[in-house]
Amino acid sequence: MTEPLIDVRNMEISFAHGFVKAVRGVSFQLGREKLGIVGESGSGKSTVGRAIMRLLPPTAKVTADRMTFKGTDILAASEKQMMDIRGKQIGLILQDPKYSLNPVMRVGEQIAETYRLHYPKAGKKAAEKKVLEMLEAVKIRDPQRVFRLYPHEVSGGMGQRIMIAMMLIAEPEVLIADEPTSALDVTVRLDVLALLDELIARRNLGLIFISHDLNLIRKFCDRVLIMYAGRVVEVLKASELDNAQHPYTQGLLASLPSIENPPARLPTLTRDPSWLTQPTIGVPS
Ligand SMILES: Nc1ncnc2c1ncn2[C@@H]1O[C@H](COP(=O)(O)OP(=O)(O)OP(=O)(O)O)[C@@H](O)[C@H]1O
Repeated sequence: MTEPLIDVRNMEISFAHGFVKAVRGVSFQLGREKLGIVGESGSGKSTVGRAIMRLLPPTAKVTADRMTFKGTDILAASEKQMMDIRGKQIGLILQDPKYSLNPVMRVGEQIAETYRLHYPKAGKKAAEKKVLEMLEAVKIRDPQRVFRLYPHEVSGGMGQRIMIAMMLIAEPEVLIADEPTSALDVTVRLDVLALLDELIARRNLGLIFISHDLNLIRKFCDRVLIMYAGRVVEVLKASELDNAQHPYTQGLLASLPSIENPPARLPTLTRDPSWLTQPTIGVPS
């Protein structure tokens, strides 16, 4: 088997002053595929994504038997190595571009600055040309005009395309998208997802897609990790979700609203303490 892009084994994360561990015994490998991480609020999805980028605050204590990006030990890497991995090799797309873009800098200049950070030898003109190409690649009409806009002048959907352009311009091999479309309207959301899908396939990237929306993950991803209380309780192909074994996964599926057969009442999920200790379903032992 070829080396995975990301290999995580037995990751544990706790925060100073936290009562319980935020992440417990999480293991997974990412290849050139779309891997969804789904779970309710507080289940630890975002914490896993940030730990891989080593972006957690100093109050977080992260341990793992193995945590590598293309063989590089993320926990042992120097800050200089991490600066190279972050952005250039692993891109992070967050929910709301408003908080990720600098409000007082034109969007084109921000993307160009990102490019030159990763490719310091690139001249100003070459960087601008690359930005315009990238804006076109994310299907922004009239890239010349958009280049000169400030973040407050762009809509949510356009902002997310700009973020995608900014993350892809350094040509990373992995993208971590944390609720990338949650702030968007349904139709814009579908457009942005279709765009992401196309870019990931064309560039043969690995994607970690973090979301609480099982319906979305099911349509968009190849494989799904189901997280509950800091643990991965089940791993399965998205196409096999209907055959999920874990009662939590089954509960999540049963609570999805259906237009065809709307239930009189949505079921409530009964949680079993044994879920906190059982081995992950779907992982060959
Ligand atoms: N900086 C922090 N300091 C202390 N505790 C934290 C911090 N960040 C996360 N946590 C805790 O870690 C646990 C997991 O949080 P995390 O944000 O990863 O969950 P999540 O599944 O991504 O939820 P959401 O969908 O709401 O973002 C929670 O109990 C949370 O309170």
